[in-house]
Amino acid sequence: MNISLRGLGKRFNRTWILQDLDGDFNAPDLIGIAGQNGSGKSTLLRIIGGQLTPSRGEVRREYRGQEIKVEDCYRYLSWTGPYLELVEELTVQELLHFHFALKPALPGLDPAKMLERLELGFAKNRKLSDCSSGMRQRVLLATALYASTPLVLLDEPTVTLDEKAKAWFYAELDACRAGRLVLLASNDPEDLRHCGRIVALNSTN
Ligand SMILES: Nc1ncnc2c1ncn2[C@@H]1O[C@H](COP(=O)(O)OP(=O)(O)OP(=O)(O)O)[C@@H](O)[C@H]1O
Repeated sequence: MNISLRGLGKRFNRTWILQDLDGDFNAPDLIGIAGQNGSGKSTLLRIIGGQLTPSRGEVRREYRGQEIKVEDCYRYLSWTGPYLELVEELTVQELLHFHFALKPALPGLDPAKMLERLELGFAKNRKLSDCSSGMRQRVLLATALYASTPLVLLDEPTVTLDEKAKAWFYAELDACRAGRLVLLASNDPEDLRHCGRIVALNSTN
């Protein structure tokens, strides 16, 4: 997976959030997107993921030499972010079955094995509405990390995780990122230390 940004800009109403952004992100890599609150980290991930259109410039996505059209992006990427919601009425186990019925999992992984890797076997029959925020975040991370996609977008992946859960996440990230392009947006220095390269966004407002 290769992503290239050329002269990328995004404004909401009259306010420019991102301006004149150029960059090339090529798999395999784990790239941190850093910047203070409001600098546009989530906005950039949403543009790369095809959820938002740039106001200026272009984003090009290529996989195995073929350009990916924006409407086909969803097939190639998995992501997690604070704005994504889980179906709270489902149990942990049901959510994993539902998600991975729609999206292929990494080779050798099925929902039963995922529950083990998530260390959430004890809560498999618990509704997500009854799980703690850290448990829900781990399930969300699983839906991104364990999906067989060449692009992974992780927005604030450790925001509700305690130290033990963070260590779990970094280990799973290492185990699941071979060959993939992972973009990780965060303000947490510990998250960014795990990244091979950091792209720092400047606040434009
Ligand atoms: N749909 C929208 N309409 C208007 N303004 C928006 C919209 N989405 C985002 N913004 C604004 O764009 C700016 C960048 O937001 P964004 O969420 O990308 O920042 P961020 O770097 O991810 O911030 P944080 O670290 O707080 O998560 C903010 O000022 C935000 O209020």
